[in-house]
Amino acid sequence: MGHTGVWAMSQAMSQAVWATRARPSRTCEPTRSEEKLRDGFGLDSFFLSYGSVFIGFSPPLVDGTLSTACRTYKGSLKADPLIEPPSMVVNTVLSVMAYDYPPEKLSIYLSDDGGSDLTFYAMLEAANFSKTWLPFCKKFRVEPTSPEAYFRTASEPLNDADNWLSVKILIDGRDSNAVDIEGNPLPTLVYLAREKRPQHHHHFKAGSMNALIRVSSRISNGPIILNVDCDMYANNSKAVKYSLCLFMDEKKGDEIAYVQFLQSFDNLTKNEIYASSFRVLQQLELHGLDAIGGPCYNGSGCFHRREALCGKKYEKNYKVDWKKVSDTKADESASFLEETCKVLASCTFEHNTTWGKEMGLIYGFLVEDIITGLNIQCKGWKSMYLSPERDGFLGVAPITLLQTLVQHKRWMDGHLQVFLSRYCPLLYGYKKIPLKLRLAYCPYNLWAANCLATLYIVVMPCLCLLKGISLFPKISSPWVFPFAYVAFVHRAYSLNEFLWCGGTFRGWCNDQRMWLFNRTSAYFFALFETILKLLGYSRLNFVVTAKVADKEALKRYDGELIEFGATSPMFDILATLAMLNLFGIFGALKKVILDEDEDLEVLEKFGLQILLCFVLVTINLPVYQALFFRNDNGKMPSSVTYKSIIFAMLACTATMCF
Ligand SMILES: O=c1ccn([C@@H]2O[C@H](COP(=O)(O)OP(=O)(O)O[C@H]3O[C@H](CO)[C@@H](O)[C@H](O)[C@H]3O)[C@@H](O)[C@H]2O)c(=O)[nH]1
Ligand SMILES: [Mn+2]
Repeated sequence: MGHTGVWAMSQAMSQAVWATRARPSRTCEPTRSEEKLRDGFGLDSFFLSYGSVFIGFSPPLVDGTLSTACRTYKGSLKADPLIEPPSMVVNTVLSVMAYDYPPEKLSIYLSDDGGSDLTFYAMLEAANFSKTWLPFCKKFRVEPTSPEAYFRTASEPLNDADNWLSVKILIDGRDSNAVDIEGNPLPTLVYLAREKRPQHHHHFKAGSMNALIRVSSRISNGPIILNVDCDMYANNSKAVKYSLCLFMDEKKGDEIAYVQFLQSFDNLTKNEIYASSFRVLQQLELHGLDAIGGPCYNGSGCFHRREALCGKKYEKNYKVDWKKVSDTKADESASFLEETCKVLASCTFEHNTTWGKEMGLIYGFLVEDIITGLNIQCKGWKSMYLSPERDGFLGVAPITLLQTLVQHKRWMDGHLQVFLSRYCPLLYGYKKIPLKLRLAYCPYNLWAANCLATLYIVVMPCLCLLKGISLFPKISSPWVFPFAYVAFVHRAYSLNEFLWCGGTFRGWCNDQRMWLFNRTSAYFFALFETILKLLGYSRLNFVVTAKVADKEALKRYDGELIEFGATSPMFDILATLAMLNLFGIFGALKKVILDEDEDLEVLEKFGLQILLCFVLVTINLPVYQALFFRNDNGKMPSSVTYKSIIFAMLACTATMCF
């Protein structure tokens, strides 16, 4: 069997393993009666935003990372100059403030990693607005509790002024005046913009999470921490109680370090043009992980046990007395707390400490969530996966192809980096987590490496077809059967799985296209960059996923038209490969038509190769459309068109000559 077969087979097998592991989704009926939870105990929720800084202005606190992000996304930011708009952050915060949970036990922290005054004032507004919003939610049992999602109306622009603060307790839950218009207490609300300086690495999201862990421990010290990214909002106000039921479970609760919720997105189109729902991964594979030790930590929509997140090892007889932990709020004045917290959020605080190594989220990886989750599991803790009927959290999936590819590149870069580091699950997890779980991490870790096999399959059969080298058995040979079987069964399996998880047939086709696009461009660059990093030629760079696009692009997104519209080396690759396979088909046609007497012989010899080229061309149809037939701003830039034609011709000529 050729490379193709072996590779397809291994893929099919890994999926089959998943299927046997998977079990029906856990229903979320609380395992313990809700009454016991009525009083609740302290709960801290963290929000992360990278700030909303106008491009063009250069605020002193923004460092290279953000400007890189802005540059990368310039193409899609023509109309709206913000990548994480404050209105989005505010909605996320409000959605959680309105949880169906005793507000006096709830503390909410926002990390503003852009250090932007705009976000700060937006938070002030949010604090004010919450006084009316919370009673409203309660009275009318509003769901979702994010005002934006609830009303779907635009928010008012905010005046900006120049006043920057690092830690500010906007609502002090201990204050008896902090009440809504009906006199009910409000949750504590804290704004944090940690200190950042060019000489000190800020460690991206992991750094801001760790700053939040410290600051919150000083103010409210909730034993459970909820982490939500600013591009998600709470969609099920029972989520806190659901997860607490797991943590407080009398038998198994004490060994759980984190409860990860399934992540859903509220801006997906019917057929998920960029395959961003991760349907099968979330509905099948993560449940599979749940059965063999626990799901990975996915960065958002996750409840953590503070102690475990802070590096505590699980000990056999570890038992939490929930009554004791419930009331540990500081009794100093708010302004005093603000002052003392500034030290905790300063950029030098972590020097000579184990923060980022043994405590808090782990530094040095682009998938800080995965590595932190793995590390926690390796300390003896279990994790749990929850997918309630009503989604716990809803987020924003990328709306352009480039945003999607850039996000995938970061993830896969991070994953491969984990595999090649001392944290490689196979070795690091030895004797700490089950072999099954160690193996289960590997397919994700090695996704980037998968690009080589994919590139081979896209380039070689086509070039060999042009050159007249036959790679597969003749059509009439019985050896065609294993190829056909593997290819067919593997795809049929994948389709079935996709439909089973609630997808549409066209959604599956789009998924297949994105599979190809990601593996030939994003994963290839991820592999390349990981190697450069290993050799010391490249530095870690967290490119924040842009969360907005201009109106026109949004319209095209809703119409499920793929958005190219920018120059990127990734598009050069995609277009070149598409052209190459088109040439392959032309070459094959020429052979069949011109060599009249031989035509059957050509089909006999190259049948499978021609078929493969044909499938690739079909998958790439939207690329040809974007290269040659579209007029909107989302079409492929003409420079990419020229480049792809030239590169593909060069490749063909070179093959013919040598
Ligand atoms: O220096 C930084 C960079 C990012 N963020 C925040 O981190 C979150 C995630 O960033 P985003 O650009 O939205 O990344 P995604 O691609 O959506 O992130 C997914 O993958 C990341 C790991 O690559 C995880 O950290 C995320 O939780 C997970 O949602 C956002 O709230 C950002 O505001 C910071 O606070 N500081
Ligand atoms: Mn995100």
